[in-house]
Amino acid sequence: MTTAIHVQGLTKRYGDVQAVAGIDLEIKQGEVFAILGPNGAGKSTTVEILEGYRTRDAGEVLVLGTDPQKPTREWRTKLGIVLQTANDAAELTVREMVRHFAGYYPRSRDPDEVIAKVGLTEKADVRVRKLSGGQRRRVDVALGVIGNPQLLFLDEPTTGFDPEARRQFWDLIKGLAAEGTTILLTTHYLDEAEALAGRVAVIAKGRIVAEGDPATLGGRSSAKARVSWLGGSEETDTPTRLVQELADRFDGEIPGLAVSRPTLEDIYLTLIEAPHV
Ligand SMILES: Nc1ncnc2c1ncn2[C@@H]1O[C@H](COP(=O)(O)OP(=O)(O)OP(=O)(O)O)[C@@H](O)[C@H]1O
Repeated sequence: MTTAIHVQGLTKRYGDVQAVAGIDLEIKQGEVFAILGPNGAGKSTTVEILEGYRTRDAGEVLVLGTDPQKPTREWRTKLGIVLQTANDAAELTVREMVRHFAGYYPRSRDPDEVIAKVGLTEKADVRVRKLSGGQRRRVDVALGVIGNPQLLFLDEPTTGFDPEARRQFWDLIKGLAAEGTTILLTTHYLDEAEALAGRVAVIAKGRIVAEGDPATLGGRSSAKARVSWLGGSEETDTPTRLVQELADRFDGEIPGLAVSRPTLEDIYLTLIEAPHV
């Protein structure tokens, strides 16, 4: 597979703050990759360097084969960007706005189809400034994908979404990924990273502290399981054996049985609190 994003030894300092302290990333075309990390970890700085909005101090960066500090017009048309800040409270209607942006791209998608994909068909003729915060965020997403990007950057895309809108958004992203769009996502929602990303990186204080499949990150899949039942709870390496023993003890159904492993959130919290961070 071809490389979509190549980063090696990336650093960025603002005065006394070392925002990015040596990051390496290799993201293939077609991957959905999530960057996780606490406030101030360096996620936005990293992503904005990749998008060409900020300069770096040192390191190699290639995005779709181009150095973002030497952008071309053609390169820009291959990127879709959804920033953290919501769009201006525009006087345009949703449809006018999406059509307007479609005009900037050589291979844009059909505006009405994109409006439908973000769940705004019923609001297509409403002025953007009259939409709720979550609905405006959907307009942001529509504008990010209207150009039919090869690589889509999503910076905390579902902040302010209600649970139903978040699920619809996930379906949209899964659909884009299935069509082959490479997606780089930053999020504070670990369930979102888990639902969407094939790989995640956890950044803390400007460094990557863990990287991999969200299902196995930080030894998650081999961690002890907790078996709980009505009247008891135990951590064990052999949950199947314990469940068998309990079944014998209760002579059948075990009341209130639950078997759980650490969630991605449990692992994430251990990673960012670890002493090496
Ligand atoms: N323009 C700037 N000037 C000075 N310092 C900055 C600037 N932008 C970011 N920083 C600092 O760099 C560090 C990393 O910030 P960054 O915005 O990359 O973090 P983040 O991981 O995206 O955080 P969040 O989750 O809050 O969005 C922080 O300490 C921040 O205060």
